[in-house]
Amino acid sequence: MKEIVKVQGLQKKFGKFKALRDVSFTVNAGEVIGFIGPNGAGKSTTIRTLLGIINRDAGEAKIFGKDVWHDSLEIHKRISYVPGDVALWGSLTGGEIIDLFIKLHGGGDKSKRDYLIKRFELDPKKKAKGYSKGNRQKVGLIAALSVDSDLYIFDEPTSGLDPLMEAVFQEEVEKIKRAGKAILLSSHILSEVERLADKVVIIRQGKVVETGTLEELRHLTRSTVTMVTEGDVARMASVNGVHDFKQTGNQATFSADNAFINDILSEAAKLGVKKFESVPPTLEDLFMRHYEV
Ligand SMILES: Nc1ncnc2c1ncn2[C@@H]1O[C@H](COP(=O)(O)OP(=O)(O)OP(=O)(O)O)[C@@H](O)[C@H]1O
Repeated sequence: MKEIVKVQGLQKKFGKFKALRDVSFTVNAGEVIGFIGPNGAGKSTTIRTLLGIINRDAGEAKIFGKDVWHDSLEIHKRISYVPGDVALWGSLTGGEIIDLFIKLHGGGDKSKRDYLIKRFELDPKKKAKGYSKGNRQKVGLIAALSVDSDLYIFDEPTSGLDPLMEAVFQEEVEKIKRAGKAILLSSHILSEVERLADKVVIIRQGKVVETGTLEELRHLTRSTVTMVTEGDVARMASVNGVHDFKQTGNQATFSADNAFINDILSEAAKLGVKKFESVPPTLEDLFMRHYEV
């Protein structure tokens, strides 16, 4: 797969404060990377470094094989970026601003622009100073999606959008992904990341603490099992890999280590299983697990 973004051992200090201590990940063509972490973890600092807005203190950061700081002008011709709070020129209309953004990028597809204005239900004739937060986001998204870029960087792109518009955004991202584009998506809306991302990069205190597909990350975590048996279900409590065991009558609920699922199933079979349900962790569960420790 073609490597579009490569970040290796990125570090950045603001005065004495280390905002980025060790950030490494890659984004390939046709791939959506979900970049998640709590407030202040370093997501926007990483993105601002990639955009060449700030320079790093150490590490490597490349887009299209080029250095993000030295070759930023060249890189920018092929990327679209939408921040979490799109700033607009208040006296221009939304439509004029979209056209300006498209022109600054070197041109875009007018029919795509019109299609997106309809999809996002934006009134392009209104002056930007009259727009709500959600409408300002729409202007940024429409402009970014109207141009043909090879890399799309979204930093909390749907903040302020209602769920219907969030869904429109997700559909449009799926389309650009299918077209082979690379997408870096930083978002607090974990259901959005869960739906779109091929891989997730979890950052905490300036350090990447986990990278992998959702399936890989799920494998590291416990599933929630609910089971009912004919025999005494209490015997499950002492099986390897069973945690947080709770029992009501002959029904038990516990979290199960995936590595021990075989032991758990064979012990359960001895008891005569009447019901067995195993629910894998959601991205939210995985995320909470990283921040509770
Ligand atoms: N220009 C700056 N000067 C000083 N400190 C900064 C600067 N920019 C960011 N920081 C600090 O660096 C840390 C990382 O900030 P960053 O904005 O990258 O976090 P984030 O993960 O994007 O958080 P959020 O989810 O809240 O947007 C924070 O502690 C922030 O206060």
